Amino acid sequence: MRLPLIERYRAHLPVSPGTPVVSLLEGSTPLIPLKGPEEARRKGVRLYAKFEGLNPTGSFKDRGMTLAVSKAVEAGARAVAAASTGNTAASAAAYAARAGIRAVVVLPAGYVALGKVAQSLVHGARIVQIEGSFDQALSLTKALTEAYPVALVNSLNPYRLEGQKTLAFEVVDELGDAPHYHALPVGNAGNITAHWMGYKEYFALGKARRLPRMLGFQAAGAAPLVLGRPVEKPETLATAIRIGNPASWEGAVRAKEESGGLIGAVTDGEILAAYCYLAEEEGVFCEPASAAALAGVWRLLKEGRLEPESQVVLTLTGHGLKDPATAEKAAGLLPPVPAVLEAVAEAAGLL
Ligand SMILES: Cc1ncc(COP(=O)(O)O)c(/C=C/C(=O)C(=O)O)c1O
Repeated sequence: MRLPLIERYRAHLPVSPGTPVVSLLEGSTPLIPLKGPEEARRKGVRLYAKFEGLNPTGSFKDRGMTLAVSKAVEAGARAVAAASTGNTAASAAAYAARAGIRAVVVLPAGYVALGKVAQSLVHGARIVQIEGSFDQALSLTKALTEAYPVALVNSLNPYRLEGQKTLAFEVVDELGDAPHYHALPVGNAGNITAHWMGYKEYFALGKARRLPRMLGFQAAGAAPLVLGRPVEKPETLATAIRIGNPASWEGAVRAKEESGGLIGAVTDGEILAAYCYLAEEEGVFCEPASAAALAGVWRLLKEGRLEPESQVVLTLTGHGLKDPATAEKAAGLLPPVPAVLEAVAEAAGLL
């Protein structure tokens, strides 16, 4: 029987018996062993995809949102608000609907994948599109929640990180220890901060015998943590991580430094190559930003920078259906053919 995430990890979360549990049965996502590209197989490096696209709203955000919305309801909130590149909005909209409260989401107009907008719309969120960036949307939403009785549910809300740390618990519970490396995409940097929190907590409890090296990857055109300064105009086709000034900057640096890991930049070309590899060779359809995790690991493998025979977990943060436009551009749809066998056989590549 599938448990709500809060019930599965109640002992490790800031909840009491009086906390309402707003849940869509999130978490407990599959850890899929990958065949891995040749560069991994040759070195005995074992890759696993923690596929967060199989959460209720199709991204890892549900882990944080179940806790943030449950705690907001416990505090008497009647509305929640979030700035978002799309997935936080989709998740806030769904969990607010679940809780019977309102959601306001603030989006950078023109830079949110279609599937994510559809989710926020259909769940009845009040969508505010601004003529500006995600970073501007976040500062406006912070101001909104300070001026009006609306709870902020971005990853500045500590309950979001508390919920998202459970991914690390699930990896250790399933593998029996932490992996040698854990790779994930980095945008606002809440997730890498939360992963590291989770691994450190489990290690302190003796549930893991080692800590992983954290490998965070940003898109080359949106890599403030790599440059060491905010990026005024972040640009990448991976719109989920098109963020110039991460709210959890310190958390990301701490995760990198304490774990002996790194935060690197991958190009849009490398992201697309990893995105297509995962779908075509592994059968895993994740959204472009998620593929940055494999793009970065693939680069490290080519450079000989990962230990042979090591275990690497990749957090694939969102489902590919979120962004059908990129799928169509990447794969290319053939034009229609006449409804006759000859034409169909030719188009099917059978002639
Ligand atoms: C698919 C996907 N992959 C990676 C990230 C980066 O995680 P963070 O480094 O914790 O920000 C996001 C983030 C999205 C938002 O920030 C939002 O939805 O507002 C994402 O949707």
